Amino acid sequence: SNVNETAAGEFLDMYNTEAQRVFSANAAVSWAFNTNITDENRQKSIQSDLQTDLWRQNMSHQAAVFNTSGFDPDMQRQFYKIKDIGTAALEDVAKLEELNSVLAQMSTIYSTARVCLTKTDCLPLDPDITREFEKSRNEERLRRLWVGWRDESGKKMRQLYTQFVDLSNEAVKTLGYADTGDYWRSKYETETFEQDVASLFEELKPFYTELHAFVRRRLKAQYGDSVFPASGHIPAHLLGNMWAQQWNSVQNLLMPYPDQPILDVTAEMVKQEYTAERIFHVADDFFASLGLTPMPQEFWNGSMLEKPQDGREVVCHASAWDFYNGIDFRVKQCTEVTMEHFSTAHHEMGHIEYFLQYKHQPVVYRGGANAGFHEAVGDVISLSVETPKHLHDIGLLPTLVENNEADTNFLMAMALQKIAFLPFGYLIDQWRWSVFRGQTHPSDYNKAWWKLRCELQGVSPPVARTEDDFDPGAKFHIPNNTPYIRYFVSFVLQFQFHKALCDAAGHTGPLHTCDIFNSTEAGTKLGEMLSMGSSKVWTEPFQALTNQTRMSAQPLMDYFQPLMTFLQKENGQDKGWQPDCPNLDPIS
Ligand SMILES: CC(=O)N[C@@H](CC(=O)O)C(=O)NC[C@H](CC1(C(=O)N[C@@H](Cc2ccc(O)cc2)C(=O)O)CCCC1)C(=O)O
Ligand SMILES: [Zn+2]
Repeated sequence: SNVNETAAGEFLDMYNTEAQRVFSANAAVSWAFNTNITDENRQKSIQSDLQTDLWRQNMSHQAAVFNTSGFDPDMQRQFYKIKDIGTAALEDVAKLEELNSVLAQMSTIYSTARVCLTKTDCLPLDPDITREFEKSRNEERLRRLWVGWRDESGKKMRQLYTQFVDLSNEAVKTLGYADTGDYWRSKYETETFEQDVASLFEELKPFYTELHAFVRRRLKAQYGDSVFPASGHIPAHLLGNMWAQQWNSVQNLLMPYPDQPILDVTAEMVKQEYTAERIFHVADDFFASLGLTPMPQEFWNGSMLEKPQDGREVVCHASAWDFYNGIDFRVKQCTEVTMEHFSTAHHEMGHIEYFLQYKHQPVVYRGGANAGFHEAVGDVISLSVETPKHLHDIGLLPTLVENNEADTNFLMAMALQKIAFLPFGYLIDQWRWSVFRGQTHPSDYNKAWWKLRCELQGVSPPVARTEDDFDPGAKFHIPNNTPYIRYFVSFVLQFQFHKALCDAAGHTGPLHTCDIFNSTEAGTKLGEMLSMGSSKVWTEPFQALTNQTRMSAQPLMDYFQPLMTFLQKENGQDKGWQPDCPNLDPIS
């Protein structure tokens, strides 16, 4: 009835006005805590999150009064999203406060953890331990840092995480979800989502197996066979990254043709005295070249682009913030002058560009078409930026060599970032979904974690692990409760987007040489998709850009095909690993 619809329209107007006020106030308090970790700021953040959750509960109850069955589809979608409040649905206020407190405590443990190699020499993860993992080739020192980081982070959160799981599951069950994983997957609005990602992973496994075999052989040459278990696993502390999730930091050991120019432009950036600010301006120039929205002045005024040197404890893990007021959009990054941070800056700016493109939407639609879209925007731009041609054009690659060997080296560098990541991107939420649905009990947390790490990723712990440890907690997204399958989805989607944008830009030739810089045709198509936010089911904006209706690994596999041919020839049958973790002596 139109009376009901008129009242509903007024309710939505009120919701939008109020939501911008409540969410921007909460973002400001959360930003203050993340950029200055103190007890006082943590308490303020817990209270602000609690008040925001209670406000969302109240709005959900008011929305539930309306019978939306006769409303137009868009109004129905807005009401659905207003009522879809997740853990904020926990009716018991004391439990809701406990949930927010447990999350804030885990986040603090993770972000303030330090590893003391001597009494006086205690290193934080960023930048010190991360830099050691990138640079050191000392197996024993890497092993000590690997164990020490897990002792200071994950090991201290096991009980808190168990509390979080119970409270989160109790909350989402009041909304009718089976468990927290069921709720998280519902955001993809795809009945077959869990099977879809499983079959994508199966399709991509052979590619990963070939890369794993090549890397293992080269690392054995570097560290000696004795460090490697007979089971075929690669010890996780040797891959240049605390979680062995991407291997581009050890690429100098892994280039198929070592006499070609190095593609890691870190040294050139340092030589040219790059600053954090300049890194972000170079990224901004790319988005502007597509005709997309440049970073507003508020971005430059409000962002934290470097780790503070005033002794403050901050959450150094990079992030992009929408303040939901249409004005404030910020990045917080403890930027170092490295190629990895150059890539991260583009990733974070991709989030900001998405925020800018959909800032006119109703608040409930200010999100990615699905979370994988949000993770893919910046990475799609990086696929153009990181081509040797583009790096040469912006003066970071003095000598541009274009021949088959240089091409193979380039594809290897990209594979160490993109192919290496796939099992890791997939397994984090395989573990979490199994915990949420009760298949993995607290007494088996670490056993289940390493089962996945050994079987799917082919990496093994450098020392024996037990249930005194809680290694999932040593990875940011577990204590910070950020879903992770979004990154696996993004690493597939970004190649579908790249192919569509390269077609729009009129690119001819292999996909891996495409650079969409200055293409306003590509920028217009990307902008049209981004400006829709989450106003439609993701398949609609997806089809508008790619003319496809499903996720497909084909563009990713086409992009890397020349490298796969090279690896298959190199590896022959010398590839693969036994699913079970190797037996290790307890920590010596
Ligand atoms: C307020 C808030 O939290 N906002 C969200 C964004 C939003 O939801 O709007 C946000 O900023 N999340 C932080 C997170 C940071 C990073 C990350 O965690 N990356 C994954 C996996 C990966 C690695 C390489 C890569 O190229 C792409 C992904 C990891 O490092 O394991 C660290 C460096 C890169 C991205 C991010 O930006 O996604
Ligand atoms: Zn991201």
